[in-house]
Amino acid sequence: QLAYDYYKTTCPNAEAIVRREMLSFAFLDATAPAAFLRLMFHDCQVQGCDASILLDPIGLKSEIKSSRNFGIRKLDAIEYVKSALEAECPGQVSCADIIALAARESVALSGGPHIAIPLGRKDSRASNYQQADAHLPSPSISVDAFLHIFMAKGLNLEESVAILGAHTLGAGHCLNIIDRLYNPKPDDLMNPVFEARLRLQCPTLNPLMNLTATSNDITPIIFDNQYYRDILLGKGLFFIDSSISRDPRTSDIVKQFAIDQDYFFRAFSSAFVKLSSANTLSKTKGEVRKQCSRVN
Ligand code: HEM
Ligand SMILES: [Ca+2]
Ligand SMILES: [Ca+2]
Repeated sequence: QLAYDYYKTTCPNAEAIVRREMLSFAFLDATAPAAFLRLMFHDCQVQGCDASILLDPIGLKSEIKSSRNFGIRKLDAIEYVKSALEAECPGQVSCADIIALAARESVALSGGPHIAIPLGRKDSRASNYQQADAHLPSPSISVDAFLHIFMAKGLNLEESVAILGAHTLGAGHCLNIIDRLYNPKPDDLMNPVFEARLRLQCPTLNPLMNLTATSNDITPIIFDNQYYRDILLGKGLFFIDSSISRDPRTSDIVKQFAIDQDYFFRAFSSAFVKLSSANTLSKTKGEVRKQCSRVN
């Protein structure tokens, strides 16, 4: 039911408007594209790509309150794009499509591939933090469980390794790293210089003492294949990043992506289309919200 020309008659400028707004957000804050890319994953991973992450019902515990959504940013920016689209074509463009388009533009304007995505997602009428707790992965997830998540959405092995290449952008907080540093799994070997630097930044196991963020790869505002070279050198920020560089099922793909950026971009593009189209709501089950934080 999604279509590449979904807004052709109802809102022909929709994609151009999202592109324009994303460009200005990126100019104001170079870390914004990372936030939009992660937002798409965290929306699609819980109830499907339905903007459930944006709902903030008064008095109820919504998805965004889940601890797994720690560090999610720029929700106000999506609301701003929504108001621009409501002014252009009222009641047409769903918040779920805005999230997907914002992520797509973020990749392109950071130097990554230009990805054509089908549109027509509908917005959910509910969100629930327990769903987020249950479905958003922990940074210490096993390679098995990681592959299971993405293969269940129709990604193949190559595409699953490629989608984690989203960690070429952005940063992570100590909260998500301290376990690796102070309660390491026996097979979690890091580059010693990198590990020493992380310990300086995240000095104790107490998460309240560690508010710093560290970049995911050494080029955190550029969408490139540096992430794969970093993880091969033992400089992956999270346990799962390091794990895919060692697991026999994924390590050869990591090595290929590390030397061939075009190959990474192609696999990432098809992975992105699949992830951002997973479990979308049909016309009768969802709606097009007027305001992204509220049901109509
Ligand atoms: C098993 C899969 C994944 C795990 C365990 C994981 C985990 C994490 C964690 C723990 C953070 C840091 C949050 C913080 O401390 O602020 C993070 C950041 C990020 N993740 Fe993932 N992630 C996964 C997959 C993905 C996917 C599929 C995407 C996008 C397609 C993605 C995009 C990002 C981005 C862009 C950031 C940086 C956000 C920012 O700088 O604001 N991740 N991820
Ligand atoms: Ca969702
Ligand atoms: Ca990068």
